[in-house]
Amino acid sequence: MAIILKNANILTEEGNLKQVDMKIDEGKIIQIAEKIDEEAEQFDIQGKFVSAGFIDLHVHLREPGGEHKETIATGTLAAAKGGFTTVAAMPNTMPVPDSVERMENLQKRINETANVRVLPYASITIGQKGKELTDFEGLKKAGAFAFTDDGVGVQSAGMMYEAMKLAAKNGYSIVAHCEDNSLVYSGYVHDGEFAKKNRLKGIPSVSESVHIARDVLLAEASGCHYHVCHISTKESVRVVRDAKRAGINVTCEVSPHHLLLCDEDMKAIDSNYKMNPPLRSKEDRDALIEGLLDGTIDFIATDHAPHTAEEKSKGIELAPFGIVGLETAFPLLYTNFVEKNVCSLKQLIEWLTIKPSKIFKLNLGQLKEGAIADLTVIDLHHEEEINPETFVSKGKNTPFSGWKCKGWPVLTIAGGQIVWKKGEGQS
Ligand SMILES: NC(=O)N[C@@H](CC(=O)O)C(=O)O
Ligand SMILES: [Zn+2]
Ligand SMILES: [Zn+2]
Repeated sequence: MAIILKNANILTEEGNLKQVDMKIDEGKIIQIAEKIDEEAEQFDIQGKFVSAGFIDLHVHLREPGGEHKETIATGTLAAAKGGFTTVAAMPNTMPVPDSVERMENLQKRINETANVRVLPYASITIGQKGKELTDFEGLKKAGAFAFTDDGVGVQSAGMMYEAMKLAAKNGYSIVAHCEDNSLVYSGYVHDGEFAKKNRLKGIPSVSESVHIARDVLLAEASGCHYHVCHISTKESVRVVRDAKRAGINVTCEVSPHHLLLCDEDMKAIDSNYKMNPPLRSKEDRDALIEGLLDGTIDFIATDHAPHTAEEKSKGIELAPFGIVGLETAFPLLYTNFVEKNVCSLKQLIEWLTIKPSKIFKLNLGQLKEGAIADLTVIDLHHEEEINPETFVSKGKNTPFSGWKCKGWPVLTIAGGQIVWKKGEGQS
């Protein structure tokens, strides 16, 4: 049955807002016009903003094996609540999707329980141990979206080169968590002023940038598409910028927390500020913003990494790395970037929709007639504090508790189905 969204404000090419009606049927956007008056279920959304559904190519859904932290069902409900209609799931699960059988099993779970589209990553190496490549072709046929060992860096340059050559041959993407373990020194916060002041063990910036520098050269030599996860340092931004100038097929993402926080913003030595890579210096954060604005950084991904309260209460040194992000990404970025004129609404929407879609050839992320009806309705005016108690994710681990934000999604439609509506279900 068709749905008509009445009085939706959508972005024009020029980045202005214009009011339209939209007709959705059989999972597609059938019509966008000034007025549509037909017999159908109508939702008057009263001038609220409508965007193509957001795409997050970096989330941890934890299933299988980590269901106490998150499941495919809860993680994708959190996605829907945050306005995301497509998420790519990282393979650092137990077991790792490193064989055709495991990938098929994961696909089955996704088909049975996901609330939004889930694109599963397969691992680059067996068990993410960095020793032996997985069956790329078999995994791709079984539905792997791309290949990554996120959670750990591929330590050996030789192993990464083999992975890239295989990926290049078949047109696959290599997505990399960049971290040289020999440069981490058991750190758990950024190796900078904050670490020094508080006598905490620091993770040097070079642990990330050295891997990126290595990998862009390997990407050049192999000719594969190489994508950098959660870029966090100014040196990393410079390396990617230079590599792009040299014509290397490299792209990268940044997470909201690295754009909005730096190490000195840590109000306390609190493990809700602990993630990998860590919150770096203010100069690093500024370089990330500059890199995003000049196109060095291609898009935004949350790195939604839920952990239990119990795990996170172990103190900064022992607690696991990671924070949740799906339910707060848009309100945080809208309030702190768009409202403060750091970027335009159109730019922010592009970083969350069309940019990731184009790079990974998803054919999603655009509001147009004939497109799959993935969309999110957002209240740009209502202000509310971030309250982890209201999260539908099992993970409540966020450093943004208490931040006042506008830009809350109120209705999310994925493939023409309503997957989230404010006030229905939990919170
Ligand atoms: N980002 C994190 O701090 N943690 C991630 C792992 C990762 O993204 O590398 C996790 O799986 O918890
Ligand atoms: Zn990672
Ligand atoms: Zn991650």
